[in-house]
Amino acid sequence: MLNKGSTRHISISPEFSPEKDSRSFDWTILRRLLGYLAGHGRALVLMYTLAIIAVGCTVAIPLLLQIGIDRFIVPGDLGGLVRLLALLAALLVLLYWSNRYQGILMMKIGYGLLSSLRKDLVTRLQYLPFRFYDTHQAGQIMSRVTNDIQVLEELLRAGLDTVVVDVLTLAGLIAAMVILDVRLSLVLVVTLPLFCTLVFGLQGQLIERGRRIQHTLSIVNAFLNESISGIKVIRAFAREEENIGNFGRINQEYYQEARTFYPLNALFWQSVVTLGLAGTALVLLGGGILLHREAISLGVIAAFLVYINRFFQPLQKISNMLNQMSRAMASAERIFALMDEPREVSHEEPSRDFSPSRPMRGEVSFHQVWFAYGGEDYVVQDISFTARPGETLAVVGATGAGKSTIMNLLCRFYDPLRGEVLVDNHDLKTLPQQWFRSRIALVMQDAGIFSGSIAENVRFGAPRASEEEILQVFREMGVQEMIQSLPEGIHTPAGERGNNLSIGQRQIVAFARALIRDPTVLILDEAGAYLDIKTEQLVHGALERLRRGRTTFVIAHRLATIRGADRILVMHQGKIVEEGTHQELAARNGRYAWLLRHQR
Ligand SMILES: Nc1ncnc2c1ncn2[C@@H]1O[C@H](COP(=O)(O)OP(=O)(O)OP(=O)(O)O)[C@@H](O)[C@H]1O
Repeated sequence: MLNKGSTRHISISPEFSPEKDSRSFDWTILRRLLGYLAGHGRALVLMYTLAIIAVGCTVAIPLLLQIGIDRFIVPGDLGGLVRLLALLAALLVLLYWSNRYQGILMMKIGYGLLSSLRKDLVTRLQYLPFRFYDTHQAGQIMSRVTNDIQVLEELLRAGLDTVVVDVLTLAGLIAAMVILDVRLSLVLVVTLPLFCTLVFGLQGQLIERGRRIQHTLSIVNAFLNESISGIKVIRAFAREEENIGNFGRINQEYYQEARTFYPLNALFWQSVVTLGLAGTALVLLGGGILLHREAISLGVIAAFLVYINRFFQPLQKISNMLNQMSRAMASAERIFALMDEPREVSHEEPSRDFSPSRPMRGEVSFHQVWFAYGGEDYVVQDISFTARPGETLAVVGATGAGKSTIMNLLCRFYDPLRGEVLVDNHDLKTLPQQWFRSRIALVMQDAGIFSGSIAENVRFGAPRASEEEILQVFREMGVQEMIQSLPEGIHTPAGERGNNLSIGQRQIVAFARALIRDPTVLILDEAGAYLDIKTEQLVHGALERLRRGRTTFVIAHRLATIRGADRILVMHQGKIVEEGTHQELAARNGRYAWLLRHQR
């Protein structure tokens, strides 16, 4: 990006733009999340078939226990007991395998879902307009791709299957208990409403607090991100202590949110466990009384004890999942909010006489262009000029005059608020972005180097370029010796953001990347600012040759570097105040002459 947003890194403060407020539990979010399961149909059917087998086993095993006690143990039929135990063992094996494969399938489906979600999110990030990045912090955006997806992963661990399998298990257990003994089943009449009150009473609070935790965590991340990328400035200005203090405040906020969440969570869990134990005690009490009156068998009581014990397991899992669900809802909502951010508008209907297969001539015109980054605070006003194919146009002016903004509009990083930018007489808005951007190349002051080797960075401009072609570009620039003298030549790793290279070397790589693209329009925004005089002369000599046949825009503060331009546009406070060749402007005693005088 051509703007000077990087200065934001030094102003680290705990003041972060608030994220959009979340809504409570939302079926549309859940439905959208479930939409990601499409394509896993067969695996889902298999998973739920296995789940039904497991539920069948879970419900049948206590029944075998009841039969074993009442029919074989009490009457002393050992042979019958052995046959029953064989059946029990078979059911246990079936239960084990069905649970195991169901779990494997669940993880396969779940991680497939997360992977698609992450991919969609990153895809969307590639196409969001620059205005989005102007108003959102990188750390908070990263938080969506990492933390929020991780919360969804936790939900999967809590059990994607729970919704169906545990609900089925509960239904099976209730049916079995009622069939076995309606009177003992009344224990459920006491415990179930208590349980439901608990779930619905605390859940709302858990949802709200879970959401706040996620939000504060994203703030922690945003802060960390700025602290790491701005570490040099922090050290240079000895702001470590203040930075630590600021982080302390944010961290404390996160801690406070977490502190209120987890006791509530623990209270919820403890209550669930206590209710389970109370249920067991009630079965013992009721069963004991009935047994005393000889109105129930020992086997039925034993089976009931197993059922009531099992009964609270799926209930616990469901409640756990509801807890996870509260945080996951907030995360899914934030993920989808990002996905729903409008894409950078690709293009309006191209005009009829436009054919995508035709080459670009390279004529660029601005016609009464006005632009503001926000509101009506116009940073360029009524800009009009034309660069003819092959012409080199320099844009000069004081800091903040609007030079880079012109380049932003030219690359269509932003659209003008009034007026139009024309390329080969077509409004830029109507040109397919791929067609247009594949024919331009840009070199900025911040070279924009990615981790990977030098060669890989150069190939960013022409993915199919051979090693020889890359070397040839460096040769044409006259810097092949410098590149070859690096530890691994063009295969030297550039490091994250090009940290392994000097700033000048990064710019050389950025030049090579632009030139190998063989662009029709070349944009150099303060591109040689960090080169030493000798290297700058070498690179500029090469550019002089390479500029031929391309429309070139040059922004440079050092006016000596743009003397060879065909025409110079002089900007002042967002307007073009002069236009002409170096000689014409120098003789005019206007703004350019003033700038010249003040650079000497
Ligand atoms: N992304 C942005 N969001 C909001 N305002 C911006 C943004 N980028 C630039 N500006 C503002 O627009 C105005 C023009 O900035 P621009 O970067 O075009 O100036 P410039 O002439 O290129 O300056 P320099 O010589 O310092 O690079 C400045 O006042 C600047 O603060």
